[in-house]
Amino acid sequence: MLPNTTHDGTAAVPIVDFTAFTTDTYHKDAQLSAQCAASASILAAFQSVGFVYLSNHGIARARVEECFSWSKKFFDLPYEKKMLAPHPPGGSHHRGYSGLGKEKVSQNVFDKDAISLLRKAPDVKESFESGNVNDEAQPNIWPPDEVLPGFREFMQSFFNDCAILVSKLLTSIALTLNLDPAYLSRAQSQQLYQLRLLHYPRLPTSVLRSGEKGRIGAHSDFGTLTLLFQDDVGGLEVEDPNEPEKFTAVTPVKDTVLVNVGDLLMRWSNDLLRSTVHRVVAPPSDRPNGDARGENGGEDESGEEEMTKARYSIPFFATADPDTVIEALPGTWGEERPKRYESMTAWEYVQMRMAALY
Ligand SMILES: O=C(O)CCC(=O)C(=O)O
Ligand SMILES: [Fe+2]
Repeated sequence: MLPNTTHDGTAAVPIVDFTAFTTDTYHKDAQLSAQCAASASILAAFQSVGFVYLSNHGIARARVEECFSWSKKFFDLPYEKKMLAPHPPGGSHHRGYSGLGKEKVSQNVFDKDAISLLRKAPDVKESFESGNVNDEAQPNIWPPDEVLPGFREFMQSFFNDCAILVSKLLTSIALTLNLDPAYLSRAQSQQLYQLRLLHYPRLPTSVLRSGEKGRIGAHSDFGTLTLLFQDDVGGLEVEDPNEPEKFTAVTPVKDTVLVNVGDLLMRWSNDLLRSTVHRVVAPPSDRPNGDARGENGGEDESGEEEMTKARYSIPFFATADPDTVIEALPGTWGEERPKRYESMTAWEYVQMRMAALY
């Protein structure tokens, strides 16, 4: 059964126009009813596939493009420069740069050693993470200003653009659940969010197609909502919620942001909203005669190793304030739908998840 899959095998992630939340009109009643209609479509998407594309999301195309261009500038820096903002070891302080571990790879030079290193890497990617300037538990780690002047300021302001969009999305969800419109955004008022720049370098297609390694392994997101800006390379796939391990492509749609539900919101909504497993693999082959599975031994007609384009993406992870009590939201439980989880604070939830990881 594939209710979330279209005839061509791509996941049926609906596109919802978010104008009613991003453009004010004088006709308040009309605006509210447009908001309710958009919210109902978003909720339906979150209940089925767990993902939605938003158009007219309020972050100007130029801002998103500028963020991608900063990301490219950052990842183009020599490895030693990127390592001036190193991600701390361990899994509790998610800030700064995490690399592939070898300059050669980040510069896209492939010799036998580099390829064997890629094969050993869990995911073939590098990342830079930043967060709220007021987050004392996870202070930001920036490269020195002279390394990339303007980078820090831009990332901080883009963080705010994303936080504003998250807040509107929370209002939208609260509206359809018949909660006070500020119910969810109040519970995330500290905005302890995370902005991540991701670069999956260009690499031999055989490394990805062998299935041995991916760009990012199958996972679900931890928090409440994730915004995801992606370039046009493709490769993102979501798992069919009704058929484990069946993945379908989520093709990039220009000028939209992809939004998905994370595990914490799934729990908070008593499983009404779905946090869907997703991953990034080799994009569908753009070759007309398609040796997508590497039937030519991963070489093209000229005998050159086939290469997969670099991918850049920008996820933004939102979560609830640490002291928020996560228990089934009003309206998501009742006699016929009992509470599925014990209540705990968002902080306790994170501790529980971390304990399971280590
Ligand atoms: O690169 C992507 O498109 C996906 C990233 C992702 O799923 C994540 O960072 O959690
Ligand atoms: Fe993810």
